[in-house]
This record gives sequence, structure tokens and C-alpha cells, in this order.
Amino acid sequence: MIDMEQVCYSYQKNNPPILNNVTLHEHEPVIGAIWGRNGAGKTTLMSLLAGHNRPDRGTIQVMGQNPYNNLSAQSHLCYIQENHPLGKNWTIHDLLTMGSHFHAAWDQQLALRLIEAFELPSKQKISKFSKGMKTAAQIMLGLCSHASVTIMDEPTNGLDAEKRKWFYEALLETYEENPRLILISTHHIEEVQPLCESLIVVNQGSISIHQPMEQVRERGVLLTGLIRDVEEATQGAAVIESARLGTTSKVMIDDLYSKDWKAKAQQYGLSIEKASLQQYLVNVTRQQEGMKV
Ligand SMILES: Nc1ncnc2c1ncn2[C@@H]1O[C@H](COP(=O)(O)OP(=O)(O)OP(=O)(O)O)[C@@H](O)[C@H]1O
Repeated sequence: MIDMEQVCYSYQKNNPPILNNVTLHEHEPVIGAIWGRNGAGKTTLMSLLAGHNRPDRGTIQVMGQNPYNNLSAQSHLCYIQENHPLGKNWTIHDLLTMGSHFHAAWDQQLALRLIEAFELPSKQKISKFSKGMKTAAQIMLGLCSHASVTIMDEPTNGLDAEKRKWFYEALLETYEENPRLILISTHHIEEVQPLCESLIVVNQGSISIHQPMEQVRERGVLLTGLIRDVEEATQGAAVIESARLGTTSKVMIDDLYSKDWKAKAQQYGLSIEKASLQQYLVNVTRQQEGMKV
């Protein structure tokens, strides 16, 4: 469904590339999370996939076609930017008209349900909406497009907890009804991870992890205990974070949270817990950047 091969991109000529030899393939319908620290290159990656920019090197295909300047490829795509450009005087009614005009598989029923659930006023200009209401309108556009490849940049920004829950429910419902490729960039990985089958981590302009979510979410072992016991128990292990307080040490290991680690923790008298996915990804990307742990 998407193929990026050795893609390089910089915003200004002769500047170091923002994306560096990025290769990314997704050939099955899936909900995928795109995670990365600020400035990692997530939005740049998504805008290239959506055909908003042209790569300096490498190739991009969406549903078998180059998306850049290509109306035929665009008909398979819906890219919702963080502050999606909408007409200054547009109302929700105009958005519905635009959505059904541009997207052949537009889901009007879902659109009307979301408008009601998010309490979006039909006559008010969207430019006068609150941030959360604007976000809800964008979400409506992205989910109801039913585009084969739907890409949403930080779709929950500005939504309160209840509305984020509604978004996640609608996302799952519409995906189950019509499986397609839906990529969501997010900083709220803990919330989004139960919905996602795939995880793409962007780090310093490269893709450092692209794996099934179920494999990554099981990684990250936190051990706490006396410094000497922790050191002995973790000899040869991949320590990606370590902190000391007095005689106590706390470390994170880049490994599966497994029975073996639980047994080892018991043997050395250490306390053990599963690291959160967010903590784990922060440490893994830090280490990849060669920063001190
Ligand atoms: N229009 C632009 N012109 C020049 N540089 C840009 C432009 N947009 C982004 N950049 C630079 O490209 C790099 C990657 O930015 P990008 O927005 O892709 O990151 P991101 O991972 O989406 O970050 P965030 O999580 O903060 O939104 C940053 O160094 C940023 O300063």
C-alpha cells in the first residue's frame, strides 16, 4: 500500500537531510502508530508520503503510484495535517460536501454520527471553533474519507479525554468495517498502542523501529535493588537506562519482560516491573542517538 525506498529529503538545498535513506513498506491494511521525539521527522515523512513534497532522492509509491503532483494517486489518499488547512468561511456542512466530493468511499453516516457525538455546530464557521472542535472536524474528515491510505498527524491534539476515547472507538469501528492503512502520528503512545498493530519509530530522520506493536510493547524490563545485586543480575544485558540513589540502583533492560527475568529478579532479591512503552521508546531512541544512559 505504501513503498518508500531510500528516500532522502531536505527543506533547503545543500542543508543536511531531514530524512536520510528512509525505507518503509506497508503492504497490508493496518492501523499503525508513528512515534518519535520532537523534530525527529514524522511530519516530514508523512508529507512526503502524502505527495506534498518531492523527495530529493529515492522513490515513493502509494497504491502503486508516485503521490507527488498526481491526482490519480491522491484519490487513494487522505492526509490530515495537524492544523489542516480548511477554507476560512467553511462550515461543517461545507466539510461534508468537500469530503464526499473528494473521497469516493465517503462515509456520510459515520460523519453525521461524529458531528453529533463531538457536538459540532453545523452553522458556525470552523475557523471560529475551539481547538478541540477543529480537531474533531479534522478527525471526521480523516475517518470518513475511507481512503485506502489515511494519514493523520497528531489527530488527538486538543481533544479532552472523553473525546479521545470516542475517536479511538470510531477509529476501531470504521477500520473493522473497512480495513485500510491508517497511520497515526502520536506522542500519546500509551493511549494509542492498544489500537495499533504496527509501530514505526522515527529517530533523527531515520526509521529505527518498524515492527508489530505486540513485539515492541512486551519489551523493557525495570529492575531495582542493591547496586551490587543489580550489576550481577544484569551482566551482559542491554542496559538502556540506569540511575543510582544511595546504595540502590534502578536499571532498564532492552529485552522481553519474561519469566526468565522474573526468576532472575527473585534470585537476586530485586524488584521487577514492566517499563511503559513510552519510557522504553524514549530510552531506546536516546541510546540509538548515542547519548549517555
Ligand atoms: N518547512 C520547514 N522548513 C525547514 N525546516 C523544517 C520545516 N519543517 C520542518 N523542518 C525541520 O525538519 C525537522 C523535522 O521536523 P518534523 O516536523 O518533520 O518533525 P516531527 O517529528 O514531526 O516533530 P514534532 O513531534 O515536534 O511535531 C526539524 O528539524 C524541523 O525544524
